[in-house]
Amino acid sequence: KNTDELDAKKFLDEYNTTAEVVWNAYTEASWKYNTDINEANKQLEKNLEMSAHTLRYGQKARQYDTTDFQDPSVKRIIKKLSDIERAALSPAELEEYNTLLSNMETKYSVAEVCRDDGTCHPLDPDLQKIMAESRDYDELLFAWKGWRDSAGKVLRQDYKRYVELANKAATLNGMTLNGKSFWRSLYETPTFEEDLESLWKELEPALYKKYGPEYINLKGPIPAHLLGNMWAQTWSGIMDLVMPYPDATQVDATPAMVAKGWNATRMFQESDNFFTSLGLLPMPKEFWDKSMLEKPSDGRQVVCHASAWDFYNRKDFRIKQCTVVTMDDLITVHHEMGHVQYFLQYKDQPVSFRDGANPGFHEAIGDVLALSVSTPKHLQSIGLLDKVENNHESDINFLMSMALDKIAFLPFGYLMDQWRWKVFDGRIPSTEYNKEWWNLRMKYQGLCPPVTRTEDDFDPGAKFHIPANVPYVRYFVSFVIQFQFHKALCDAANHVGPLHTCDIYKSKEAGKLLGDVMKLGFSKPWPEAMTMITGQPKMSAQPLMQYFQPLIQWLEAENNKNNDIRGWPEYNWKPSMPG
Ligand SMILES: CC(=O)N[C@@H](CC(=O)O)C(=O)NC[C@H](CC1(C(=O)N[C@@H](Cc2ccc(O)cc2)C(=O)O)CCCC1)C(=O)O
Ligand SMILES: [Zn+2]
Repeated sequence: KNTDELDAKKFLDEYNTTAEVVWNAYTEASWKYNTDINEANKQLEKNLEMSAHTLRYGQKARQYDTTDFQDPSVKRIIKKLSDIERAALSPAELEEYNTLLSNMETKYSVAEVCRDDGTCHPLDPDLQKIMAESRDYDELLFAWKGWRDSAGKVLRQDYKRYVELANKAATLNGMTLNGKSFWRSLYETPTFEEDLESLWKELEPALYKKYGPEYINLKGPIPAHLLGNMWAQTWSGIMDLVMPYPDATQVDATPAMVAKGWNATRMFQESDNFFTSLGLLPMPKEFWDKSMLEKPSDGRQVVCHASAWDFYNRKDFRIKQCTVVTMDDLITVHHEMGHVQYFLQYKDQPVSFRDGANPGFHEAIGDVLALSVSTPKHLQSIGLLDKVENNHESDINFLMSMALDKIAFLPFGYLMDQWRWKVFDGRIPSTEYNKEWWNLRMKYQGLCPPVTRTEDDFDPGAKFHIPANVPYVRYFVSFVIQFQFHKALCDAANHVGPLHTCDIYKSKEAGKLLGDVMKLGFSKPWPEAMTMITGQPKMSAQPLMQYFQPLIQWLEAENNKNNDIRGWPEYNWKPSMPG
């Protein structure tokens, strides 16, 4: 083994320079395909070039014994390079692997649901709009079942083959995909599970009122198509059904956004303004010139699933988003802008360190700012809410709308990779993909399918991250740590009062805390980054609990008043099936 540290540094300089070129070429090709889906733009060879580069430098990295090296960064990069992931496959298998992934993402992105009269609906914006706005049980079922027939079912065989190849690459790497669950390390908060359930208990009577006993069993699971979202991953779409105090302050800024003629660019400028108000970096001209902020109207097929792109040349950063003018999308705008802010802050790090301290950090940045933007006070200050009251009822309404996104998401954020880890390590054979999916959906979210599911279906495939092979537990982590960051930044901003009323707008102190951590990228272990922001190294759900405390108290009082059962003991109950 080579123990020459100077030689290793030279090797890493060469790696870094070549990686910037190869990754930039791959990213440009991938962008071209994602913003204009057609055979000519597939350019899978750029993918192969990147894998070949990873393989060549990964094998060289493995020749070093870094035990006695002095520079911790050299050790850290050599270690990271040595895991060569999919590049361990044979050229033929690698070709098949990349083709499978490309085909799955394409099938998902072009899928549509057609009515008897021949009109067809894509997921974005049509089916998402139906799922969020319709209150017609059968119309919701049309969109829900139609999407799983058009986007999930058709991916089952591809996914089965993909799993075989992914497993082969993992064993070649001498790795086993660890099923170590993250939930337990966070789950030590005493009242956490009860509070999830008391949120659910609040929802079910409202759904019962709306959809009636034929479809809602107060002691049983909720049909999965009634929660205001195609995957029931966030539930703010049905806020109108569960609003605790309808006469108090409204929380939805969408009507004002539409009335004031906001468009996608305006939404991104608003977000850019918030970031710079904290002393963080503005979007470069390149961003405004080259991003795709709206779904093209020239007939091009695009991957509408929002995403933020680093072109690894320290200059070019873009967002691709089929933005619609809604409050929900204003939040997504901040989420994506959080990724680009991270790209900008660490752009002068070596390529191996141009990543989040951990993937959850990358997902949390934008959402932290969105916690301030979402406050009725901030929305009023940017002209998106007129009447804002500071009273208990308005607080509860606001916290309910936030909980429908942030609390309801946690079990979904957790179960996604529970399913995937079990598929990868063989605990879920392909003959049980769908059965196990619904077991987890029932166990963690208290959901049941509105129509019978079989192993001809492949419902996990109807969720972008499965065919796109994007890990998911990062979002679960983000939804917890973003409240730790919010609490720390609010303290830095000298906020006084309950955590949920905090708005860090214009606080340079808050911005510095965040900016200093983002500059580190992946160069330090994430507990160090966590300590820089919160003063301690651990992840904790305590700030999340503190944020929602007033709602938790209100829900518990409500449930006791209605002496409701927590949970869904009648888990075998099924809604009546149409037809
Ligand atoms: C080149 C590339 O791929 N770049 C990465 C970023 C990077 O790795 O640097 C990237 O852009 N990934 C796309 C992905 C998009 C979104 C997403 O998929 N969100 C999850 C979970 C969730 C749900 C609610 C919520 O409020 C926040 C998150 C879902 O919708 O299920 C869709 C809208 C929001 C974020 C993203 O931005 O994370
Ligand atoms: Zn993200």
